[in-house]
Amino acid sequence: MFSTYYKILSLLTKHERVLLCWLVMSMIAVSLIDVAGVASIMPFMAVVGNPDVINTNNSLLKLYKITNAKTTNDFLLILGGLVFVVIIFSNAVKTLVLKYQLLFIHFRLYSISRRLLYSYLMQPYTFYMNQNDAILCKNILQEVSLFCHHVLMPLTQILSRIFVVFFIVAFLVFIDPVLAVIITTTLGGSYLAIYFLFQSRLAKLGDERFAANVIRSKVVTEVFGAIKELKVLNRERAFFDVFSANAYKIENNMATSNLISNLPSYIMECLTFGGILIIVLYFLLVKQSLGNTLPVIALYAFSGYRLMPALQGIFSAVTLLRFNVAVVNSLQESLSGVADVPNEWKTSEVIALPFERKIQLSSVFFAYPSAEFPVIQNLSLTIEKNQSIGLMGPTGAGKSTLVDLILGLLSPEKGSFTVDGTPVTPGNKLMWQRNIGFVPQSVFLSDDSLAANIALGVTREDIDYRAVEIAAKIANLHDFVITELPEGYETVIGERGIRLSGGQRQRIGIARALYHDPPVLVMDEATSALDGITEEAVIQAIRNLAGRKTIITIAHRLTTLKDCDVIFVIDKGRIVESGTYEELRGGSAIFKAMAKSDVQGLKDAL
Ligand SMILES: Nc1ncnc2c1ncn2[C@@H]1O[C@H](COP(=O)(O)OP(=O)(O)OP(=O)(O)O)[C@@H](O)[C@H]1O
Repeated sequence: MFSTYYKILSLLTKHERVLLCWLVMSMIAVSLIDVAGVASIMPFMAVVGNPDVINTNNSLLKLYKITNAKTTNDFLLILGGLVFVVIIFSNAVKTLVLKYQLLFIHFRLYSISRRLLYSYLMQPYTFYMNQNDAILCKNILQEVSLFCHHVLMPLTQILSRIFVVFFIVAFLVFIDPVLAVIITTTLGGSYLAIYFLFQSRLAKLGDERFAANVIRSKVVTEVFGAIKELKVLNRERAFFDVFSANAYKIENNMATSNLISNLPSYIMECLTFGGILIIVLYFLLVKQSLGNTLPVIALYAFSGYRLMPALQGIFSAVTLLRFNVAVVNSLQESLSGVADVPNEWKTSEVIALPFERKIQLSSVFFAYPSAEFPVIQNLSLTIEKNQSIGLMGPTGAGKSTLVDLILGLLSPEKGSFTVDGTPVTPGNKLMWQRNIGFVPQSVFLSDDSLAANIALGVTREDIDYRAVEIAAKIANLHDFVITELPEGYETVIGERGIRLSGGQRQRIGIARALYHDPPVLVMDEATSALDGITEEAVIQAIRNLAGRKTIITIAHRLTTLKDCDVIFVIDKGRIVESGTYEELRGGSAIFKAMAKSDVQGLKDAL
């Protein structure tokens, strides 16, 4: 259990731990001021009830003299005013501390979710291969919120209430040590017993909730991602049922944990007041008189009345924490090693790695973390600057993996990857990537303007509209923008905007890759979704870049590679052949086999 508390604190930065300390101290101060506020009304009521008490009570007499009151009524007025000031002060402090508490919790939500997103963004590319996007989103959006409201908030309550309990117990010890021991052990022991009775059940309920939430988040994301297929296949129901079962489990477990955390308050109330009744009845009926025991009973009732809410608060908070241990563990795993988001996180300042001569891969091996055998095996490849190369080969041959290695997204396990003789390492890969424009098989569109999509990741005010237009012209997109989009480059596309065809999406992808005018252009099946005429127009545009940029193209349609200076044929992670289109057409068996299956490509080629 203590390891959980340690983990919670380790999720906070040093500065945040100091803030937490202040918060707990101010919460303790509030409890004390609260008691003072309530207590301050007692002397006032005493004077109202019996004005003679001024003469018999030393403190009141002193106060009477200090205030210079002429009559009892004057004194009452002053006393009432003082009480009112104390109550205003006590409530003002309470409001301030509440504000501080809310700010602390909500800003932790802000800072931890920010740190978590940062930690995910800083992961190497291989991290995302084994992750489900829905779970990462859920962690950032839901689990951090749970952590702040159902872990951090209860922790502050535990810490502050422990002090309240301590003060009440100390007061009881001062008044009557024996009674203090009896009350503390009875109430504290009962809460501890209930806690130990339920703690493993709570942890189990919490783990189940966490697991069910993972499935629920996945289902929601998947159902909308595959909505077209689901509609055609009429399979919505299966997803709906999985969602329902898990949503039910989440709410059921949360309700049960809530019940467990509130249950003792009723049991303890019965115990405490049942105890008082028994004592009163015992003295009244058996001993025939309450006699001297009345003040003790009153004290017992008063202590129970003050102590019980504090203990109940601690109990509820501890159970909430126990229920959310899985959240703490998951966050700790994701955030371990992430101190804080650096203040100076400027990607634009990365200077491009010099690239004047060649890109070289020598005897490279690469295996995916989950795979037994290497996907790339002893592969060597040299690409001269401004050369245009094509990669082809059967499906699963390792072409995309090879491109990911060239992109610096994956690192070779063995062998070397150099640019002008400089090894590309995790330390300088950002510098290398500054040289690259990449067009993937499937282009992501952000729900934003076309210009913002072409200049993806550039803030609106920094978008270079001239560069946007030049890139769009090369990608054969400009005419479409001018003639068909109502607001030209400002037209919103994507989810809530204009829906584009597959070919139009690909052309946006190409324009995006060219926006920064990079010396290297990498295209992974970038034109595969385009019709023959549009593809030819885009290839023509790319052809115009030939000799001015280094172009690496993966294509299944062989005509796409017709203009490449060299085509490398990849099979089972190795380069099995290379040459120009014409050379391979004459001698390569794989090339011929692929050309046969590519009827259209073959027709175009002949
Ligand atoms: N994240 C991954 N984890 C494990 N194995 C992977 C992963 N990605 C790809 N592979 C495997 O690596 C091999 C090469 O895949 P790759 O995508 O590089 O081939 P490809 O030649 O680009 O195929 P295609 O032409 O179908 O796109 C395949 O057997 C594939 O199953």
